[in-house]
Amino acid sequence: MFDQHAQDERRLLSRTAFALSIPLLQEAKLATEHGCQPPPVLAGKWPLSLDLLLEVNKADKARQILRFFVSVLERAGPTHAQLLLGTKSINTIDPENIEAILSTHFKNFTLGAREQNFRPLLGHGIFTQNGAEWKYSRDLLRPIFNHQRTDYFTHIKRAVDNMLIRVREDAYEGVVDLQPLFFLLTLDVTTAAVLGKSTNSLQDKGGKIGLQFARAFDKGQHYLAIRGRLGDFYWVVGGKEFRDACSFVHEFVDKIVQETLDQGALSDRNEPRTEGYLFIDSLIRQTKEATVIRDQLVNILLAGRDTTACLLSWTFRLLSRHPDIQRRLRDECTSLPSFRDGKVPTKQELKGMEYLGRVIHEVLRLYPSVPINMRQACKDTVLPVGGGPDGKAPIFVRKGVAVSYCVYAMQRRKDIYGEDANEFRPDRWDANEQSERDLRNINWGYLPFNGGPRVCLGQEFAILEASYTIVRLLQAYQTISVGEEETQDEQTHPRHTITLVVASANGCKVRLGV
Ligand code: HEM
Repeated sequence: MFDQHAQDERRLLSRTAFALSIPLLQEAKLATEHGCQPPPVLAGKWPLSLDLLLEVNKADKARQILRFFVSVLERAGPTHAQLLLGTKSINTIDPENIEAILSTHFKNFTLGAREQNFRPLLGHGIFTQNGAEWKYSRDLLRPIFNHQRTDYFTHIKRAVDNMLIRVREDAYEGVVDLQPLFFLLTLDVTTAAVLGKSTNSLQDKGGKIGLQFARAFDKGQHYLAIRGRLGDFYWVVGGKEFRDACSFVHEFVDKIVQETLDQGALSDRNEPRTEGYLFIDSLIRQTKEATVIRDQLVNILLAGRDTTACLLSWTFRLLSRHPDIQRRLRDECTSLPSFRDGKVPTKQELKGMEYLGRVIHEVLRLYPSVPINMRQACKDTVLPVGGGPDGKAPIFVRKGVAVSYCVYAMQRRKDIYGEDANEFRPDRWDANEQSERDLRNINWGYLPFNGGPRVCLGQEFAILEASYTIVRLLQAYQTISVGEEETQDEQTHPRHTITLVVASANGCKVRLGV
């Protein structure tokens, strides 16, 4: 399949198609001033490049969509223009361009079609807003992440205890799929920190309401991802299943909001209700409009749940396939003073675990939870590289053009990370390692948490949650090995599903040894 792609793309990639990028007169001035040259163009053979869209869907069905994107970028160039459904967009994995989009030219870009596309599920929240509205939401959310105000470590510890019980209960002949449990874990932690009331889905084997919520949330996001690939034509995909999923998510959150509002009528809402700062309390102090409160909550639930669950799942997938790395990490976990005293790790201990830090860094390099992202130019602008025959000249981006950046592909570039870029090697992040590649100044070439003004707000929260979970699991089990048979191809190219995040399509089945 991929050889065929290669041949097709070579045919399609024609530098004569530069003509399609000839700037209009007023653009020409800006373009000339900056010495812009057009990037290579990728276009399909069929009208509107519908064949390209079919290829994407075929790769998605084979659960290899990221592999497909990497192959396209390798052949079409790290920055290229793409013609699809009569619309031109830019794809880039050049760190200089990504820095310009997210930071130096931040004001020249918006979220584009994503705003409308995401609205049926996410309403008006941080992931669908720009400008002053976005800034308002970001300021509103920031206090959640101030760990002096929010005691989220307590929520994490409680949920991980519940998860360890579920791991024991769910293991069948020593094998358990950790991935679904990680999704329940992060849902329970985020709901506890944000709503003040955990879904307790890890304990809810019978009731299943947490599970139903998780399924509806997944379904909704799956639709958003498919719609996202269609750019301005996102509205073509929808229907009852999508509407039902969005309604379920909204009703679930509405119920919690209503209960909180009702409790507020009985008590003084100026005082936080339970332990620490609660986002829902702070929201209710600012507005009593249930839809506004719900939208903000759904956005933060989306941010907090799937990203960290995927990080955990890829971590254990990789650790189970790299016993040496696992052994070294377990040694670090079991040498903690708290472990020797029969206690759980402290925040300070987790922060001091150097090898754990390197492992997490490396997992997020190979499997950044948000593997592909997009912005749209709201002004004519110039990106620093990608133009001309050698790809070194600046390129002109006309107002309205969408620019997508694939962090997954960038973080596997051999010219940045070396020939072993596809290998799991945490020591590449060891500052003392003698290596021809010094990754200390990697800057925009490593970007799992995004960068610039819209950098992830939950980075510290996520790392703490992931670190604690990893350490507790490695302390609990002597070995965690591969729990299923797999082909060589599956080992090097694990099947994956993409919603807004990338998860393993086969889950994370491991064999636990005590
Ligand atoms: C491994 C875990 C995580 C990764 C890899 C990650 C990654 C990202 C990325 C790439 C973005 C940028 C999205 C965009 O602008 O299009 C983002 C934004 C954001 N993340 Fe995270 N995230 C993680 C965990 C979390 C957690 C646990 C929370 C909260 C509980 C969180 C809260 C946010 C928020 C609020 C934003 C929006 C920032 C803005 O637009 O101003 N993230 N994250």
